Amino acid sequence: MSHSIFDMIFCFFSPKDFPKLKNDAFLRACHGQETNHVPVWCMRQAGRYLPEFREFRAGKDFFETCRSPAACCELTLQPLRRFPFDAAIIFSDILVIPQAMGMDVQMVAGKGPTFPEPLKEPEDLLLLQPKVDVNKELGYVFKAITLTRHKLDGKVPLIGFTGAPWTLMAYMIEGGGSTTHSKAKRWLYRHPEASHKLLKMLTDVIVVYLLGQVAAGAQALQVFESHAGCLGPVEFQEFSLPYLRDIARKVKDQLKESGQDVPMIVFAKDGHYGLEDLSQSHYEVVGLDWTIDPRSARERTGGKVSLQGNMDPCALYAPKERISEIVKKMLEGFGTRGYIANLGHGLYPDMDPENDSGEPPSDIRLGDSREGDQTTKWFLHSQVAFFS
Ligand SMILES: Cc1c2[nH]c(c1CCC(=O)O)Cc1[nH]c(c(CCC(=O)O)c1C)Cc1[nH]c(c(CCC(=O)O)c1C)Cc1[nH]c(c(C)c1CCC(=O)O)C2
Repeated sequence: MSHSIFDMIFCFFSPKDFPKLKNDAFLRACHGQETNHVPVWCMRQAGRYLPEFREFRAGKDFFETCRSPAACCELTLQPLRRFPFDAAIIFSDILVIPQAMGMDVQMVAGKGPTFPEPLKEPEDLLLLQPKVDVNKELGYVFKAITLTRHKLDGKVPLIGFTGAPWTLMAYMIEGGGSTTHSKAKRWLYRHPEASHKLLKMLTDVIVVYLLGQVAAGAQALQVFESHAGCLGPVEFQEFSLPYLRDIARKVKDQLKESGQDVPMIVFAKDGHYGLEDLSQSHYEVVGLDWTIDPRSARERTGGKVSLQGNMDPCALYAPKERISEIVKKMLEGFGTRGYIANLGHGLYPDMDPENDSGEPPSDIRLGDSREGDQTTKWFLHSQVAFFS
């Protein structure tokens, strides 16, 4: 047979004639426009804290799952069947890019992502694909996005994403997770030229990859600089920020030519020293981790961007009343305009979604005297209290 079942599905679910969007609160908040409720989604909302996720993933290889558009679609939709999130994020992984560049990456149970042959010295850059055919290597992600956008039926917008160059570089050199990132940082200090070469190679692939995601149906894009925190301000200025800026500018320039407007979110975890710069780096939204106070984040970004975040995921272990207080404070600090409620990083696998304590109110409107309360309750009951 010359066509796979997914080619056939893709013929049927082509990236056009998408269902009309019914809930645009997330997209409006990205653009700083007024909304009738504070939109919310959670990083890692499709993940192991959901029993249905664990059941679906059982016995399947992680990256095989990523390569199956039907599986990615199912996993993306799972959290939305439980909670009224205002956005979906495509199930995939940031490490599909190093794979597309020719590296072997495996997900090892109990250990996380593992590169059997990480980059060791600058000569190893020659082992990477110099010209990546993104459509060929990552077409499965585009198919997953198109299928999921159709299956979402316009319920909420679909977010596409990528790892940022420095974060991907760090994985490619460390060969997996690390607390110090000392092997990757050694490159920055000892091999700055090779580091820039690698960061540029990654940037080129990322730009094409993000544009492909939009062409396939992604309605917003998040760039994860998850390892910003191990850089100091000087290294961030040199090895992270220029590439983050380049990505946003190049993607936006291309999209403008085709008359498209897709909001972009930059999330540089623990990169508070770069907040002012991040707010002027062509992204509509800056995502924040919990180590930043909402009010000072607003002041430092000067109303130039929308903000997303930033509850400590561990706050979900607190008793319900405490969570309610935390959420309320967070909303007061950020204000309700140009704000997307989220955690400051992903949900952890041991967070319990079963601990449900009631139905969320169906219609939350802001603007009256109880707005803080109502929104708190909504966030609390619909997403947060489940885990307390
Ligand atoms: C650093 C990073 C990775 N992957 C990603 C990042 C950036 C975000 C962040 O900072 O966390 C991005 C990512 N990975 C996944 C998503 C899915 C979408 C969502 O947020 O719902 C997203 C946005 C699925 C996943 N990616 C992964 C899982 C869990 C593994 C599984 O399902 O078996 C999920 C749901 C695996 C993964 N992939 C990665 C790690 C560190 C792990 C965890 C390994 C472990 O704890 O065993 C690399």
